[in-house]
Amino acid sequence: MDKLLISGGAQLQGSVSASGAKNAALPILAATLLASAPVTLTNVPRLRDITTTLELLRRLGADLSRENAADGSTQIVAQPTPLTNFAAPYELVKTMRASILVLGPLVARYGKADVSLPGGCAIGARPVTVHLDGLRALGANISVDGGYIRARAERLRGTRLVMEMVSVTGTENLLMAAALAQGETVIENAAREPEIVDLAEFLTTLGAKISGAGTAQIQIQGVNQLGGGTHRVMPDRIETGTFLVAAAMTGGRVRVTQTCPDCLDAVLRKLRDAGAVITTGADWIELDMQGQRPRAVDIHTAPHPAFPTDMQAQFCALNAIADGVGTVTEAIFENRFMHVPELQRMGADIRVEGNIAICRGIKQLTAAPVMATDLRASAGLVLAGLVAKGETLIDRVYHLDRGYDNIEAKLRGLGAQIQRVK
Ligand SMILES: CC(=O)N[C@H]1[C@@H](OP(=O)(O)OP(=O)(O)OC[C@H]2O[C@@H](n3ccc(=O)[nH]c3=O)[C@H](O)[C@@H]2O)O[C@H](CO)[C@@H](O)[C@@H]1O
Ligand SMILES: C=C(OP(=O)(O)O)C(=O)O
Repeated sequence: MDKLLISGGAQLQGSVSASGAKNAALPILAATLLASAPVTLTNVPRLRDITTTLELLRRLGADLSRENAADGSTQIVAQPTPLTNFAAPYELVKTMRASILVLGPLVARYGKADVSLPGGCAIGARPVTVHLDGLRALGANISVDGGYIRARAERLRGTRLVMEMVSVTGTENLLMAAALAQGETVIENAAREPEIVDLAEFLTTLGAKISGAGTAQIQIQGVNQLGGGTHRVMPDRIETGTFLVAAAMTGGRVRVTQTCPDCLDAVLRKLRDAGAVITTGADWIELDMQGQRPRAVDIHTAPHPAFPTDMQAQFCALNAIADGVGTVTEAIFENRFMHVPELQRMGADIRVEGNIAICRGIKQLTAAPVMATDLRASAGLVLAGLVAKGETLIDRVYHLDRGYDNIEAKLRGLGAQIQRVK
């Protein structure tokens, strides 16, 4: 099993480009199931979750090819082909919850889907009730049996959907389903993440009629058929934020290119509060920490445009070495502090009380063997390793590979001493 070995202490300097966003590429790949003409996706990141999604779509009978592009991303071409299978099996869904995203497209286009219930994961219970309630309201017949969601429908019918809670993949599933429903659907209390806007733009390229994506109310005028087209996946704002925190923690100066400064308002605000000088252009962000130790910041996670839960572990790592006390409140997932005991093994002074982590910054973490438990917890540990005294060995890096495209090479390009070991 791969591990990462990090020798802490280097101040990060230079420029790194953001990869395409995992959380945009996954729903967009699922949405290729809706297309009746060829689709080309560019700027697709090289991630384990992308490989898993391709495997899932191919098992359904989809015809997908993947090519490496010169910029290190991949390009995926989907040729329209009738599906042969409508089941997402447990063995794939358990490795990637986002497999649930095939549910909406399968029901909308083919009228049937058998998708394994994703169940919980390391960060929380993560039910999918709002996905199922929304599809039922669109006319699908849904039952849950033997761990599988069984959905059947004639043509879905548009309706007004009031989502009981703000769910990102829930909104995406319903948006994809409504695109082929008969008549108008209005999704109220929709999630507003930029990845939903990217999905809506992709669906619009295919011929869908959508307005309001990125707001809490999305209107979809269903069409009979969607075509094809080309779409560039948006940049990964969480990967971008992770590199910026790395720069801030090491006192360095890093420019992240090919990214989206407007997607990161809440994160940039906290980095400025931590003492970073931040400048932005149309598609780049530069953070200059001027050799200073960051100041501790208070974080409260909430749906976009507030502070993203997917950046919470990284800010715990920052607060661990910051000047002062920072309070981190995790309000999205009930169990997303798995990085804390690992950071404590590196000497961090963090106390968890319910959903609040109180981080009292210390000047220097000490390297230790640590265990990655989920994707962003792993990122937090990498950041801690970059500033710890000595050599940090991070086990279970496969979590990181789900969502970071070649993180060690990118960090090495900025001067970090990090390598993958077997
Ligand atoms: C592939 C992808 O895009 N994943 C992101 C997506 O996950 P995902 O879409 O799974 O997260 P949701 O937005 O659905 O979850 C938000 C909260 O709502 C709860 N909930 C959700 C649905 C439901 O039916 N019932 C319910 O109680 C969840 O348990 C969680 O506490 O948004 C999360 C929140 O920004 C991010 O951390 C993930 O990186
Ligand atoms: C929690 C995440 O992803 P997923 O929803 O795919 O588990 C994440 O990207 O941090």
